[in-house]
Amino acid sequence: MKLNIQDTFNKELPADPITENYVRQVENACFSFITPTKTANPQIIHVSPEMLENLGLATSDAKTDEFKNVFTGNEILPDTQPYAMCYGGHQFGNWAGQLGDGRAINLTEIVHNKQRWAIQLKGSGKTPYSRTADGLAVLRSSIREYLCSEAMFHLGVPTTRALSLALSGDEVLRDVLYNGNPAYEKGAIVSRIAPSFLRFGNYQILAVRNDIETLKTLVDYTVKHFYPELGVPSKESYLQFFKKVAENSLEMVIHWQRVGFVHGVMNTDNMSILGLTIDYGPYGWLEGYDYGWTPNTTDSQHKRYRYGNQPNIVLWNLYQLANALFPLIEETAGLEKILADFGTNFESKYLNMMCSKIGLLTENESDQKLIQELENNLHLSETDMTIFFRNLSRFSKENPGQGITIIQDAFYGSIEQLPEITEAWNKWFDKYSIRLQLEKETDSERAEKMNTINPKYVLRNYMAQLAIDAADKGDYNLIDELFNLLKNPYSEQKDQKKWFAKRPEWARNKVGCSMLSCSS
Ligand SMILES: Nc1ncnc2c1ncn2[C@@H]1O[C@H](COP(=O)(O)OP(=O)(O)OP(=O)(O)O)[C@@H](O)[C@H]1O
Repeated sequence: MKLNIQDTFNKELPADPITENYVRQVENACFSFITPTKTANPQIIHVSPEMLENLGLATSDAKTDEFKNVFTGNEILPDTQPYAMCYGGHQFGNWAGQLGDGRAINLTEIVHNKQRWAIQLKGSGKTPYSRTADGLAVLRSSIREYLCSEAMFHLGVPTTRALSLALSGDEVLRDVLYNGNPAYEKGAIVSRIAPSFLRFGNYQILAVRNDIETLKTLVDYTVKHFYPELGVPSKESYLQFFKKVAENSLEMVIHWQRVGFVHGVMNTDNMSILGLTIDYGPYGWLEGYDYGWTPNTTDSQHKRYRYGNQPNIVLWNLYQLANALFPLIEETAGLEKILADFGTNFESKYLNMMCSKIGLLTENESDQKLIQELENNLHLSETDMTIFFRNLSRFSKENPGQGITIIQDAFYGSIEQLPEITEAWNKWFDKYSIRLQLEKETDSERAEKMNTINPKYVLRNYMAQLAIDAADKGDYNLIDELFNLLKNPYSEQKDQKKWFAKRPEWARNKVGCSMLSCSS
């Protein structure tokens, strides 16, 4: 196995001088060197062929013992020095102090085809940042991260990726969701990959500690490697850096809203500095279109991270990053302008995105109202987001009266006895049909475009749970089936009809299928 190793993070940034592994506050440093904990009986259960290729590895490499050992933390690649990053964060709106990679260990960085990739193991043992926890991950949460991060990539959403999913062979004690009692579960390790795993919290912790020198070093490092177009360090380039991060984060959340992804824990330690979706914990996919929905039981009271609030939270998190970068910029006007622009840019990008979901390619002043009325209707009764938008592509602008029949499959309950809902939909379809007359595309041309924006297959919460239940019994076929299905989320896959269906009723209130907690 040959990887083109080119470490920068642990070579160019200040390291924690202590190398023993015990929990501590780590100051004046960006990371601590740490060796992953060896596991009892590692076993690779799935590998992403696309990520193998991105790293310059062959399929045959993935079958070697070296691969298994390296990507489960049992063997260290020559000339590398694994490390855990130091970061802090606002959790549910409150400053939580030092957090850091408590169960993630960065192995190394590689460059292949001019692309830099950092390789990280999640669940490979305690680090100085583990606080009171065990540094481990269980199979169920690892399957969820592995499948969803690759699925998001194929949906066109900026995201961290995953290379492999492995069992550690160790048992991990968890306060299990199923019955509330602690129980042993199978331990697992995901190797995940991104150009960088830097988060807002990496900068925040340095600013809070008033360690401006290290903060500057870290920002300079980030710009040099990930935003090189911004040029040499200056107050202006730092401001431009913040602008880029704001733009990338906006882009990311617009995609989330487009596909119906609800992150669940948008704390500032889960906000990537590159605008990538990071930390697939208690995330979920919208089934019924509902601004108020969150999958995270830990957040069920305030619903801070509900679907409809995700864009506001990205902005809130950007305010925290602006505070952290302020000591390097020392003037508020520029930062405030970028934050204000986020709001305006969001409005227009969101409208564009929603218009493209319903096949409107030109702009018209009536569009905002049309979209608003559509969203109101979607909230009238439980309406499956994925099925609704996918089926809408079958709408004919000459036949508005058929609209309701086309979207029928998306309703969870019957609306036959609810004439006011039928009427609201009929009215909307009439307006939609009139609006479509202004577009030059034929029905089939519009359908083709809509089907590249509205996915047919997403990782519904119950689908991941079925794969988890089977894997728990040692059957990994469903992981493979879903992994392959979700590689082509926009294509019709004739033999996969069963995955284009509403959530089955048994899954409505089943733990894991609709609700998850942070502590997985
Ligand atoms: N089992 C664990 N052992 C040690 N630290 C943990 C564990 N679970 C979570 N943490 C730490 O708690 C903090 C917040 O947890 P969160 O659930 O957001 O992260 P995570 O899922 O572990 O990781 P990541 O954000 O890297 O995907 C992080 O600092 C994380 O490293």
